[in-house]
Amino acid sequence: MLRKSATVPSWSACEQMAHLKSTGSRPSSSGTNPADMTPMSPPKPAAANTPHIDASWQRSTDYGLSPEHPLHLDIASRSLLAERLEANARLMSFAQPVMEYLHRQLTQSSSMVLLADRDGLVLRTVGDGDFVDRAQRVALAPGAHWREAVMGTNAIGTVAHESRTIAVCGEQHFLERNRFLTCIATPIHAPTGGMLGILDLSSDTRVTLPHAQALLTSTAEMIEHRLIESLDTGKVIVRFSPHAEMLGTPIEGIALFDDAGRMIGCNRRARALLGLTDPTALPDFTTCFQRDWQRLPHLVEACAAGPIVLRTSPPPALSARLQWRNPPPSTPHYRQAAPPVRHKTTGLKSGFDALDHGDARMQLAIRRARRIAGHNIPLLIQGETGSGKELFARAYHADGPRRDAAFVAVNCAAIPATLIESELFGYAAGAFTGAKAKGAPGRLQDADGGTLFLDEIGDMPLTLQAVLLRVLETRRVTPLGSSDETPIDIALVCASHRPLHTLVTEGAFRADLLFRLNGLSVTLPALRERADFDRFLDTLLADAADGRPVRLASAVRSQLRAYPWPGNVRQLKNALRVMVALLDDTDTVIDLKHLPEDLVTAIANTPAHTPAAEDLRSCEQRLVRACLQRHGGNVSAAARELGITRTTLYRKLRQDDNAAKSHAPDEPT
Ligand SMILES: Nc1ncnc2c1ncn2[C@@H]1O[C@H](COP(=O)(O)OP(=O)(O)OP(=O)(O)O)[C@@H](O)[C@H]1O
Repeated sequence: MLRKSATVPSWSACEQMAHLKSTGSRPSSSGTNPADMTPMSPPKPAAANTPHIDASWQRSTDYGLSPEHPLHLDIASRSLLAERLEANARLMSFAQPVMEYLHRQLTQSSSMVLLADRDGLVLRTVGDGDFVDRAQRVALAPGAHWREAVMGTNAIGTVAHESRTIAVCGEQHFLERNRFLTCIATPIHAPTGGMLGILDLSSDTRVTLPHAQALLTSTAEMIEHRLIESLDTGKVIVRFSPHAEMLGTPIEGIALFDDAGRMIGCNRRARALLGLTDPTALPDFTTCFQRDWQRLPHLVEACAAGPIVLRTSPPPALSARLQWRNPPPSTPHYRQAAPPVRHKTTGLKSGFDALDHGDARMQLAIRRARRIAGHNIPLLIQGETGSGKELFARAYHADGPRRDAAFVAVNCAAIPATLIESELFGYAAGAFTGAKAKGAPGRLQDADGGTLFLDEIGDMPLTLQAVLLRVLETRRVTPLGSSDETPIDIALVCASHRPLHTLVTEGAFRADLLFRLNGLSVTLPALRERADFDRFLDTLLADAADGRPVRLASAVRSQLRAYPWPGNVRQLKNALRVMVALLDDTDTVIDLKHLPEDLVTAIANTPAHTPAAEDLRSCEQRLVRACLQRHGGNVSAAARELGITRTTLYRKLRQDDNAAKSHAPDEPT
């Protein structure tokens, strides 16, 4: 367990140091200048230091490093980094949004937030500005290893060793070239107590970042809270706090217990509240709360009326809410991810397989989404209108363990604001004028056991965002006009074509809701960006042709490839359908004349369609042909006039099929 300790340097210690540096006086525990040291007599940091920093300098010396050591970088290969990213996908899916949030809180361009794995390998960085450029020069970037054996004393490496919050300010860095940095790092603990990763905040030593340590540790706590909440094991989850109003927030204690009442995991708040000093201790329910495990059903039931009081030894009294883990004990277990579903009669691909045509970004999105299926992690799909977000959500459901339950899609932009609440959460009898006599369940209840897809979530009114947040935290729905709470169990998938972070900045979207929704975020490529455009086009054409043997003339294909497709797949599908319809019964080739008129106009008005390079090429072809004509087809003379070799001229002619054909007799053997 992490406990604040008097020996853990605080950020204000770093601030003090920055001040001392600027005034020229340097505190030193030893009064020794590191540069004067021989390798056998370990140097000492020339700064206010702590036993941890001293011990780390000793280790750095033992590794054979010296302060003026030239920077020896240990950069992971692309495959190793990809492997580590994959292995830490869950951690990163929770860490990325809060890292961005933390960085925005700092509003300080001379800083960056980093996530490293537990060995000190940097996985992700968030930051901008000049500082990032300088930081990258000392390899504060993804793929770089910051373990002490390579980098000497540094926040990430020293936390990897000490497993506690550590600040390393300027001169406390062992290597001289890292001393422009002031860094603070904190471990991110797994629910079972071990270290999962390291969160680091680095800045220029001249910069003051108020409350940095508090911000950093609460960010780490937020990540840990989400990690434990997303665990899909256990019988009951217990949320507790000395203050009832903190229940459901990231600063509550949270613990999971298995069928026999043994603790499976808990967060650091829970450890502090329960007085667990051993970071790996997993005591049983009765030991934690002095309540008989056999009374669990009564305790859970009692929570329906509001938080109950659980006592710990020693006090304080704790307010608590106990909930059955998903799924509730009576419903069948469906967590094992099943192989992708295939269409039974035609053998056609379905689910994610049907979306994979070879584009690397799409494949990455699919791979990541597959990994979180069945793990109670919300999926956020971003991408332009018509890029296939809903199809992706359906594939996620179809390939996942909930595929036999409902997939319920709600388009938040399509429902009038006044109706969204009753549509989503349902309503009780007589809740409002015009309500059905018996009331009606909402879409969330319809999705119980299955997947709820909230499309255009960015358009949800702010007041409802607060209600949705509460539902997601408590996993209970209160229909409009009722005080009864109904437990729900849904996999949540949201989509937006507008960047939600921007909406948060504009005050149109709640930051805390974004954290909730943004378990794993994937961004689908726009059609014009897809590397698999041709293969995808053929698939869509086969679909549109519905069994007719048709193909695209190459001129049509290149027009389609060059067009930027603002409406993405939806627009392309419609265009193909029209083109197939315009074919005569005997036609099998779609030609330029079959292009829908509006598309022809749009293509003509698209600046991107006539890029300078293309203009240049056709202009060049005209010149070459005219020159060849002037010289009566004599390639050598034409090449001389154009100032190019004959070989180059032939190549240029070959680029234009017609020109190549008309001058074929001149081709050398
Ligand atoms: N990979 C694909 N294969 C076949 N059709 C696709 C594919 N991706 C998208 N489409 C089609 O494109 C159209 C738009 O897809 P979808 O509704 O999933 O996009 P969207 O991003 O959710 O759109 P919007 O932002 O407008 O809600 C649909 O007709 C869908 O069937």
